[in-house]
Parts: sequence; C-alpha cells; structure tokens
Amino acid sequence: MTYDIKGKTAIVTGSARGIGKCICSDLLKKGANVVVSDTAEDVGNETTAEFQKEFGESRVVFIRCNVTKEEDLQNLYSKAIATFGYVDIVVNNAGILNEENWKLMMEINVTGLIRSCQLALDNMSTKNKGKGGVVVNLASVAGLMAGEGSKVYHASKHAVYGYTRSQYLTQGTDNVRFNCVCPFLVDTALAQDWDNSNRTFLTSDLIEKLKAHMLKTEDIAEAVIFLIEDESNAGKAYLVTPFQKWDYYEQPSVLPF
Ligand SMILES: NC(=O)C1=CN([C@@H]2O[C@H](COP(=O)(O)OP(=O)(O)OC[C@H]3O[C@@H](n4cnc5c(N)ncnc54)[C@H](O)[C@@H]3O)[C@@H](O)[C@H]2O)C=CC1
Ligand SMILES: CCCCC/C=C\C=C\C(=O)C/C=C\C/C=C\CCCC(=O)O
Repeated sequence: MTYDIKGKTAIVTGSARGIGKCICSDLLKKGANVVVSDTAEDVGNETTAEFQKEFGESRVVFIRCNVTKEEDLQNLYSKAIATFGYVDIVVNNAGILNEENWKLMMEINVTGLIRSCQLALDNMSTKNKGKGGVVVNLASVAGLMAGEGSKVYHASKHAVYGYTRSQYLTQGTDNVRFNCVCPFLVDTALAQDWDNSNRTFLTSDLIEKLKAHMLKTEDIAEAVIFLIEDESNAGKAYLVTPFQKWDYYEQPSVLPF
C-alpha cells in the first residue's frame, strides 16, 4: 500500500544542510508542505528561501529548533501545527558525530530524537485524537555493526534502531508508523570532518577504498521517501549501502515463537 505524500505536512529536524536538506527538497517535489528546522539559523533561512523560490512561499517555513531543548521541540510542533494545521510526517534527521563531546552526541542523536518521537505521538496518535502519521528516523549502518573509533556514535545509532523497532509493537493502537534508515557513508560535512586516524581495524588503505564508495544525499532522500510511501513494513530498518541492493534489514528473532 502506498501512502500519499501530496498535501501532507512534514517536519525534518537538522535540515538546513546535508541529508536533511535533500529530504526536504524531495518532500516538496512530492507535494508536501515542509518545516525546515535546525540550530543553524542563517543556513536554515537561506535553505528555506531557496525552497520558497522554487516551490512557493506558502509551502515552506523555517523554525529554529535545537533538539536537545524541550521548549524548542515543543515550539517546533506547535508552530508547525499553527502554520499548516497538522503534522503528518516527521523525519528525525538531526545528528552529530563527535566522540569527544559524547554526552552532547547522545543528547542529540538519542534523547532529542526520542523526545521528538514522543511529541509526534502526542500530536499524531489516534489515541490522542490525532489522524495518525509517519515517522522516519535517521539511524546508520553504525546502528547495525561495531565501530572502532566511534564507539559512542555506534551506540547512539543502535539506540535509534532499537527504539524505532520497538514502536512497531504499539503501532496498532497509535496508527503512527515508525521506520528507520541505515545508510552507509554519505558525502556530507559530517563524514568529511570525521577524524579517522590511528585505526588498527580500518587501515588508511581501507578507509580510502570505502570513501570511494560514498553515497549521495539524494540516495538517502530517495530511501526516506520510499519508507514514507511504503505502508507495509512498519517498524523495520532499511539498509542503504553502495554494496548491495537496498532492502529492509531482517533481524533474526531471539524468541522461540
Ligand atoms: N553522513 C553520513 O555518512 C551519515 C549520516 N547519517 C546520519 O544522517 C543524519 C544527517 O547527517 P548529515 O546530513 O550527514 O550531517 P550534517 O552535519 O551535514 O547535517 C546535520 C545537520 O544537523 C544540524 N544539527 C546539529 N545539531 C543539532 C541540534 N542539536 N538540533 C537540531 N539540529 C542540529 C546541523 O546544524 C546540520 O544542519 C545524522 O543523524 C547522521 O548521523 C547516517 C549515516 C551516514
Ligand atoms: C570509511 C570512513 C568512515 C567515515 C565515517 C564517517 C561518518 C560515518 C557516518 C555513519 O553514520 C556511518 C557510516 C559508515 C560506517 C563505515 C565505517 C565505520 C567505521 C567506524 C569506525 O571504525 O570508527
């Protein structure tokens, strides 16, 4: 079954640049109204102005939001609803890779994302008189594998994966569908700025080989649109790598039934 994006309203966190920006662009092309949201106000306003020029002023707004701040997140949802009437789609994309400031990384990648999901449920769940909706979370292949130099980043993405899958168990009563996307390396500032020196497992030769296979932001936007439209695979992670056909990641059950 295919979910129709046209005429829906979407919030994308951390969308001033990079993957989030590209997701906004594809949502606009599909006919959604879009809330661009980020801590970076200048870049966010530039991105929004660019989109308004291309897609019409009334279809895009910028709302500043630091996902680590409760009041910012509440303001994001209430302003989005005040502007467009309802929120149907949320893409929790904001994320950093910073092992030195690992507590902040956990606040952004995990706590902020979970709080946004809770607000999405507060506003969209049919249990709360909402109309239902779709949430796509940005995990990573780092959420499915070990990492030598970025152990906390990997832990944060495992958390996104586990939280997203767990939402499936209550989807029947909330009518809010959760999925996450698990991309391999994508050519953005986050990946370019990563310090990958002093590795034993990932030698510099191997890193160069992997870097030659970076995905493009357009690939991840395409995968996110696919997940929003696919109503039949709630709760699943979607693996996007340049090495195999993109597909849902099937995790074996540990229960005996
Ligand atoms: N680039 C890559 O190789 C991969 C990235 N990802 C994930 O994709 C997501 C987007 O990453 P990229 O576009 O690559 O990074 P990016 O660094 O290009 O963009 C991230 C955006 O998030 C914003 N941001 C940072 N802290 C924030 C906060 N506290 N509140 C709101 N916004 C905040 C930044 O200002 C920036 O605009 C992240 O969750 C990342 O972990 C997943 C797999 C691979
Ligand atoms: C090959 C260079 C890896 C650079 C990693 C930069 C950004 C990664 C973002 C992700 O979300 C993960 C994407 C791909 C993971 C590939 C290798 C991870 C190994 C990490 C480690 O050992 O520290």
